[in-house]
Amino acid sequence: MTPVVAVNQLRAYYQTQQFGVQRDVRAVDDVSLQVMPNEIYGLAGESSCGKSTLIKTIAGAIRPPLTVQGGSVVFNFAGQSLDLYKAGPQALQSIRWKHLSYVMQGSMGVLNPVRRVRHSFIDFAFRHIGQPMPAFMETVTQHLARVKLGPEVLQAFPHELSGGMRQRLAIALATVCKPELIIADEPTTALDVIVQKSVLGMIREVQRELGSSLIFVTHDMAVHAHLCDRLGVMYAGRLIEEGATKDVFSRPRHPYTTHLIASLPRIGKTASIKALEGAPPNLADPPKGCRFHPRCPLAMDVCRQQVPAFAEVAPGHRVACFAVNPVAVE
Ligand SMILES: Nc1ncnc2c1ncn2[C@@H]1O[C@H](COP(=O)(O)OP(=O)(O)OP(=O)(O)O)[C@@H](O)[C@H]1O
Repeated sequence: MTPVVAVNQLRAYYQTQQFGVQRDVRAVDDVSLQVMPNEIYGLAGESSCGKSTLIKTIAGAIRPPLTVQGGSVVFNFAGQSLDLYKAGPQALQSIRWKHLSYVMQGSMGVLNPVRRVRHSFIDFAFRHIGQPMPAFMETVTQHLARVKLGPEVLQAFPHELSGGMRQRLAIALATVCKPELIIADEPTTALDVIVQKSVLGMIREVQRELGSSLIFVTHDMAVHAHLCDRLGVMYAGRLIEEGATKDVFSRPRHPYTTHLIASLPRIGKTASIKALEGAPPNLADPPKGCRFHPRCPLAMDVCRQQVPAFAEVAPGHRVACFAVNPVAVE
């Protein structure tokens, strides 16, 4: 099966100057992954591990000081194959919203604060949907019903709506053109638990109904367990584990993933959660070898010297850890 997006050996660094010295913050460092049609791919990892940078780079939302240093992102939509960095910004413009949409952190970013909501739908979707205005507005109204919003929101200004309504609007905007790929960065983190649950349920329903693929970023492992078909776990700019969500949760192989899962609160759990010692590394000067070794309970000499290959250890389950697989990156 052809993936909807194939990311190959992607490297994206923030190039910053401090006191005249250039520093490269290696936020995405040699990441490869594929997202298949009709699947929800979750991207997990603690704050600052590079999740947002990775999806910005996949969505082509790159602004200085972020620069792509190498690798490729290839989209396969509607019988076409588009190599994002070879094709250039014009090609990206032509697929945005229609084939690829991106829901950023915080819903206000996408809604124009000084214009009524209907203008946002007209600006983003009218030319892609190709219907005359009354029929287009009917399509939008029917789509809003999917995310449990009435047509009156179209006449409102964003500030007149609640956070949960704005978030559902952001999801409606991202899905109204039925794109093959939706990329969402922490779309529910700012919401209270009840609204979060309903928005997550709606994201899943809309995704299943449209048959789109979704890359869903959050540091919240409970959300991943609930929503995602497959899960990629990042640590310090690299993917360190990937597999079907149920396999990763039932048998995590990387000690970092084991820690993330063990940290989840559970009803009836009485043992206290042991914090992981140390802090994530400075990505301007990451440790040699496996980037997790300074915090790893299983660290061996090889972990301090060599980078573990991100290799398949069971069908569809990839891990970068010498305790699981002795192969190093060449
Ligand atoms: N504009 C910037 N300039 C320099 N470094 C940056 C910039 N933006 C992010 N970084 C660094 O890049 C690394 C990855 O950040 P990123 O936001 O991608 O992580 P994240 O996993 O999405 O975290 P969060 O969940 O907190 O958003 C961090 O070390 C961060 O400090």
